[in-house]
Amino acid sequence: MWTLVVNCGSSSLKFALLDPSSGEVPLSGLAERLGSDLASVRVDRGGERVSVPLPGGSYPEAFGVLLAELDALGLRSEVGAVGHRVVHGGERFSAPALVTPEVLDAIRACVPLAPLHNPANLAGIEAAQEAFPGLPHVAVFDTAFHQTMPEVAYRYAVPEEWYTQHGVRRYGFHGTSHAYVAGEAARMLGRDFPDLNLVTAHLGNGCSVTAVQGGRSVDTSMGLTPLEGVVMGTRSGDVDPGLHDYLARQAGLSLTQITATLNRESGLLGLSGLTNDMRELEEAAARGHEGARLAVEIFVYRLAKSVAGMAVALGRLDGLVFTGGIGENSATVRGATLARLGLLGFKVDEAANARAVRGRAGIITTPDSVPALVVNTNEELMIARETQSVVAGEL
Ligand SMILES: Nc1ncnc2c1ncn2[C@@H]1O[C@H](COP(=O)(O)OP(=O)(O)O)[C@@H](O)[C@H]1O
Ligand SMILES: CC(=O)OP(=O)(O)O
Ligand SMILES: [Mg+2]
Repeated sequence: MWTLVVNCGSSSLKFALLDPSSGEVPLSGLAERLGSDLASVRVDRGGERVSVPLPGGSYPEAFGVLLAELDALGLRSEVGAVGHRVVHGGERFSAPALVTPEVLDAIRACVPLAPLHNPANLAGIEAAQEAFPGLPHVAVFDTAFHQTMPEVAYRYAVPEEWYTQHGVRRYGFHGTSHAYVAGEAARMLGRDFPDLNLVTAHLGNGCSVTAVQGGRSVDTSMGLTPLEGVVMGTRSGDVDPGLHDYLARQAGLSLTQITATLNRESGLLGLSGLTNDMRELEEAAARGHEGARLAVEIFVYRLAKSVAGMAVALGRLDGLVFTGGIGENSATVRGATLARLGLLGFKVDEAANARAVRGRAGIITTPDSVPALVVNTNEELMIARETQSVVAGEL
């Protein structure tokens, strides 16, 4: 059975048609800049790439393009289920769920916790239900994997009522990716999950670090929202919680402006004044751009501190996994991070590190080191598998 996986962002829609057993992907694509004159859909028909302009296009129109592509492949009637990435599931969801009106209400109730992500996820589900009315739709939550965190890791040191009345606690995100790469790493290390303590670093545009004990998340760097933790492409990660009040008084900024700046104009972009793209930053740093050099250095330093902190949650560290666009491709970031983590027993193998780029997963440390590995994440495959399990009534 083919599963369609949908990941809706604020102005984009990523999709992939997969066979969860074989991993085959005959169709995938990315609709970008939806709602603007520049909207377009890039489609990959199993290797053949085309771009379909869609000026002013919305989610339903992007789904129209997807339906036409499925028809062209003769696969529309072969799609058995649709799996949706949903960023925030609050405390309600520790597993994927079949989308029902009640589940939609629960996702809606989490909108205040993820105002940038959940509304887009909801709009995507509604548009997909219209496009595929006869199919089961399954919501797969970024937060679900982290519901195993103990209270010591998920509570903030704030009054209890903030937790009980307003849900102020740490939830964590990117759970689908952390769960997937931890499983792959266990396989690559030839180890069983029950006795394996891993730290997984998902480094894409959003970045987070997770402590995984016996296949379960026991701590993670993101918190109430996907803004907490390490430095990201455009997000600041941790700042002093006194910053909002200070800037509101000092610069006359509103809470909305400060939050938007911390989400969209900070991180690598804010530090470098150049770009949020790690590849471009590495090139600029090599040319002597001071802002780019500093951005990469701070990114690495804060990442290494986060990994070391996660080791506390585990007690013993059996491996560190790098994944996401940066983790899978940047030997510079990996090498510099491991160099800062010598105290945890990491010794980088320079040649292996340089070789491990997209598609070349593997161990990048010396035989006498605690292993660090590069693992290619595959959130779409994981979402397709979970969707299939829900549909089969296994979950
Ligand atoms: N060869 C590379 N070297 C360094 N960074 C890279 C390389 N390829 C991709 N990246 C970085 O990966 C990041 C995007 O990660 P990705 O996981 O694709 O993002 P998203 O979270 O949007 O899925 C960008 O910062 C990009 O520059
Ligand atoms: C939750 C989150 O940070 O997601 P992304 O990395 O896709 O922005
Ligand atoms: Mg990603």
